[in-house]
Amino acid sequence: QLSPDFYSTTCPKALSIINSAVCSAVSKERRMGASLLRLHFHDCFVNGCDASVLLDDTSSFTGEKSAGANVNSLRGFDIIDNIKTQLETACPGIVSCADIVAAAARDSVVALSGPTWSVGLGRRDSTTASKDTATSDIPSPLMDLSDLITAFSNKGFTTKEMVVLSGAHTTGQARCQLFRGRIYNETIIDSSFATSVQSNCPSTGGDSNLTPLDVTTNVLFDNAYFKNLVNKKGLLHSDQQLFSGGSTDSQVTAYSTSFSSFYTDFASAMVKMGNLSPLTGNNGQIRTNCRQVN
Ligand code: HEM
Ligand SMILES: [Ca+2]
Ligand SMILES: [Ca+2]
Repeated sequence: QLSPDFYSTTCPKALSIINSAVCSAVSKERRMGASLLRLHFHDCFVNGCDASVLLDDTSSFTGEKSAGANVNSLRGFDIIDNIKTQLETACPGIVSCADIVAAAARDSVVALSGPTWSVGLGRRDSTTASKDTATSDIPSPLMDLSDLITAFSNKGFTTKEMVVLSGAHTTGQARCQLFRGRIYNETIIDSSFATSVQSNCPSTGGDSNLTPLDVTTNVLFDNAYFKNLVNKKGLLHSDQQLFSGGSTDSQVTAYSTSFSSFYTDFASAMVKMGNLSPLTGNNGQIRTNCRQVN
């Protein structure tokens, strides 16, 4: 059972230390807000919110950083390390890496002008990680709607929650190799949008070139992502699947005209994500270094 007050006597400054570091990182580079939000998602979807995603490879396991969805893609590890170092000075051995990631995700969304929510605390850190589970449990951008629904339902989320959580793609960037098939071959795409994205994503080469996931307001956490989908300007195949004549069209339309319902629903779904099978009590440990088991 997580509680927002978990550190109020043992490390009262924990949340303010995390928040200051996140604000300073996001003011240096707005994209870092997106990267820290994604880190929490990729942690929680793989064996729960246990900071497994932060572990480097060891002789006994290959970590999640080398899974296809993460390699050359996940960012923000250095920010988490910096926060952990400050917390180990302020209150050694108290604050888990998993809680740092959860609070940093919330603070990132707020720093990008998005909604806020109360972060339950008291998660502990895993002593292992699994590249294979990351490979199987993190959804792929090539998935169709039915597979996206299944991937989220496997973690206890409704279709509606899957749609609202995808709204995280209102910020951040993606690499050319992950949307090339869409911008050259698909039919449910605005043609001028396709042409303009192609200029930085050639049909061969440029695999790592970056394009904003939200073509209109990339560094702002707002509901423009859903407006883009209605206009057939989703960047990833998986994004446009949410508005392609299927059962989720009506919800996308609703969020495209109401940022307040998007904000409210996104915040509740993030609380639910943060509750995915945390380690508590005597399970797991409080890592001293987020990249390594103690
Ligand atoms: C619905 C299924 C999802 C799929 C298929 C998906 C896929 C992707 C892909 C392919 C990228 C670009 C990675 C790269 O180019 O290296 C990306 C970026 C991102 N994703 Fe998702 N994602 C999904 C859901 C989510 C959720 C639920 C969140 C958070 C709540 C999220 C947050 C982000 C953010 C913020 C970025 C940008 C990161 C950055 O710029 O560093 N995504 N996603
Ligand atoms: Ca995890
Ligand atoms: Ca946006």
